[in-house]
Parts: sequence; structure tokens; C-alpha cells
Amino acid sequence: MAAGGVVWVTFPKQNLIPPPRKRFGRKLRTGVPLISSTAERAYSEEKVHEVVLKQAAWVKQQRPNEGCKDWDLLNEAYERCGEVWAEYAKTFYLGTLLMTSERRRAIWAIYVWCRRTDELVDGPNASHITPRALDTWEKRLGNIFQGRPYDLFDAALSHTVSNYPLGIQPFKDMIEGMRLDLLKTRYNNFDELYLYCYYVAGTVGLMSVPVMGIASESKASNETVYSAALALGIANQLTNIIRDVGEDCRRGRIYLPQDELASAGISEDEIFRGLVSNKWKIFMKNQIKRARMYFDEAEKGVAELEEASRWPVWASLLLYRQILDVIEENDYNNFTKRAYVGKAKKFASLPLAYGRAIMGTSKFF
Ligand SMILES: CC(C)=CCC/C(C)=C/CC/C(C)=C/CC/C(C)=C/[C@@H]1[C@@H](COP(=O)(O)OP(=O)(O)O)[C@]1(C)CC/C=C(\C)CC/C=C(\C)CCC=C(C)C
Ligand SMILES: Nc1ncnc2c1ncn2[C@@H]1O[C@H](COP(=O)(O)OP(=O)(O)OP(=O)(O)O)[C@@H](O)[C@H]1O
Ligand SMILES: [Mn+2]
Repeated sequence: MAAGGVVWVTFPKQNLIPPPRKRFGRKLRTGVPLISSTAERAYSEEKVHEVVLKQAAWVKQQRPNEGCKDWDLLNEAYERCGEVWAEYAKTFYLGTLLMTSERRRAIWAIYVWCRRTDELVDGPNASHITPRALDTWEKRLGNIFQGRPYDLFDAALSHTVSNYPLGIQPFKDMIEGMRLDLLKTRYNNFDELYLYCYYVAGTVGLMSVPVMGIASESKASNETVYSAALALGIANQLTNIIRDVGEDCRRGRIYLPQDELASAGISEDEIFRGLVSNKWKIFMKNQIKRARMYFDEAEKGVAELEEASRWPVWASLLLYRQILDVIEENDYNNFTKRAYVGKAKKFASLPLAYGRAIMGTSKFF
């Protein structure tokens, strides 16, 4: 069928994708960062900044096209995305419930694509995934953007990218992050880690803004808003990394800047043994401080989003940031104690998020 210049191929409705599986254990995200030298950081930050600029400019020029109008099929596609979202996105789940339904569905579709991409290298079939498989996944991404979805989940994203001004670059960059993750188990410095964080999480920020929308009354430049969205992705990923140090090292991966570990006098052997020494606590304090810096940076951009999107973003920001507080409460034992924000605390954050969303600032709440 053809709609709005987008050609849709037919695809089988069932059995292409298994139902959302139960979690098989924790996923192992990257390691942590510290304060490395400005010179070291400059390279990645500059490179990523270029993408942010291009993305911000590109989005400005785009006019969403009509997309597919087969609503029965699309409703089913989006519903399936919603099921995956409910199964996996524990922290972000609440966030989308607060959105308008059209945006919520779009975020679900993006989430599912991101989750599937991540599962390629982190999921049960990860040991069979090669760079070639990721090339195939990237070709499939191209088809999604050209209105040729392969399965039902792809169809939802195909519709979403025809409905919102979404560029393909952040999606490609996320696949690039997965390529990196296949090959790299150590990060020499924060510059290398920052680039990884951009690939796997900063990109999510860039994908989300065109759906969330920038407030018409906002005086901020597109670049400022995209930079804040990037910062939230980086902050989330750094937090994820800090939380998952133990799991990651059990997978033989240390996503912590090696130069900072060396300066702190922490050996790999100590990490593999899970030694919560004083030097580890000091090191972790610095990693947490850095993650919070990125959260602070992100906060500046939330007020620039369309009103209806501020609450969900505040909610997810506050929820994810609390993981850092829990790591402190756990006395920096992120080797054997998983930092987990309970449901009561999650719900308690919602009025606070709402307050910040309506005040447009973090000062009063
Ligand atoms: C409302 C909201 C937050 C919307 C975004 C939801 C979305 C599309 C998320 C995709 C997440 C995903 C599956 C990414 C794949 C790579 C990955 C796993 C990254 C880590 C996410 C945490 O996942 P999780 O904890 O489930 O991982 P494990 O359970 O450990 O496996 C990341 C830490 C990255 C998440 C990054 C974001 C959600 C970016 C947030 C930025 C914005 C929404 C921009 C807001 C705009 C401004 C201006 C501040
Ligand atoms: N410390 C823990 N103890 C027991 N179960 C946990 C713990 N941490 C997580 N889980 C279980 O694993 C599930 C998935 O973890 P996950 O990391 O996806 O959740 P989250 O951190 O709440 O949110 P998000 O997925 O957005 O990071 C949780 O919903 C919970 O059931
Ligand atoms: Mn999760």
C-alpha cells in the first residue's frame, strides 16, 4: 500500500517476533567516568557536538509526511510496542504514561527499536552477533526510514518517522555504539567513554526531542535543547554504568576510564574481587559527581520542551537520578548490591516532577 509517498511492503502479521521475554538477568552496561583532562574530553565532545548541530539544523527543515493510514495494522503494531515497553522500561514506564497518547506511542516505537538494538549485543543471542549482523540491522533501519518495514515493530517505527521529523543519524550512531561494544572491553579515558555514552544513550535524547517537541514560546536555540537532551542521555548512561559495575566486570568488561582508575590506585584485580575500599568509595564519589553534572546540564533544557512533555521528562530524570542516591545509601557497594529505586519512591517523585514541569524551573520544588 502507498501512503503519503511512503511505500509499505506487506509482511506477515504474526510469529516474526517472539512475545516479550521475561528478563533473564541484568544487562551489563558500560563502566563509569571521572574528571579527566579537558584536552582528553575535547575530541569526543567536539565530534558529538557536530552531530548535535547537524541534527538540530536538520530537524528544523523537515516536514513530516502523511505516513501509513492502515490504522488497524498500526494500532496493533503500536500496542505490541506498548507491551514491550511495559515489560522492560521500568524507570521510563511511568514517564510515557504522562504523555499525550500520540507521543506516547511514538516513544514506544523508538524504545522498542532501541531495546532490540541493545539486545543484539546484550541479549540471549549476543554470542552469535557479529559486525555483519549489525550491518544487516542497519540496512533494515534504512528500510524502516524508507517505509519498508520488515515486521510489526518496524512498522510502528516506520510510521513514527513519517509522522515526526526524525533523522536517521542518531539511529545509525546507536548501531555504531553496539559495534563498539562488541569489540571493546576497556576505555582508556573519559573521552572514549563519553563517545560510547553518546552512541548508546545520547542518541536516545536526540531521537526523543522531535517527538516531545520544543515549546513554541521557547527562546532557546534548537542546539541548546538538543545539547540538553544529549546531556540527559549521557547522565542516564553514566548512572547505568555506575549501577552495573559488578555485573559488567563479571562479563569481563570494565567501562571505567582506565587512566582514572590508575590515578586512584585501583587495580583490575580489586574490581574483579569486588573490593569496596576507601579508594573505591572516593573514586565512585567522583563518578557520581560527574553523572550529576550531566543531569544538571540536562535540567536546563526541560523547560524548553512543549508543556505536555515536561512532566514525563522530569519524571524520568528524577527517577533515574535517584539511582545515584541509592548507590550512596549502599555505601558504594555496586559490586554485589544492585541500586534499585522502589515503587513507593518512584510514585513519590511524580508530584515533584509535576511541580517542576509547571514551574518551568527546579528552584521551587
Ligand atoms: C520519557 C523518556 C525518558 C523517553 C525516552 C525513552 C526511550 C526511547 C528509551 C530508549 C532506551 C534504550 C532501550 C536504549 C538502548 C541502549 C540503553 C539500554 C541505554 C540505557 C538506558 C537505560 O535502560 P535500562 O536501564 O533499561 O537498561 P538496562 O535495564 O540496564 O538494560 C540508558 C541508560 C539510556 C537512556 C537514555 C535516555 C532515556 C535519554 C533521555 C533523554 C531524553 C528523553 C531527552 C529529553 C529532553 C531534554 C531537553 C532534557
Ligand atoms: N535490586 C533488585 N532486586 C531485585 N529485583 C530487581 C532489582 N533491581 C531490578 N530488579 C528487577 O529487575 C527488573 C528490571 O530491571 P530494570 O533495570 O529494567 O528496572 P529499573 O532499573 O527499575 O528501570 P530501567 O529498566 O528503566 O532501568 C525490575 O523491574 C525488578 O523487577
Ligand atoms: Mn532496564
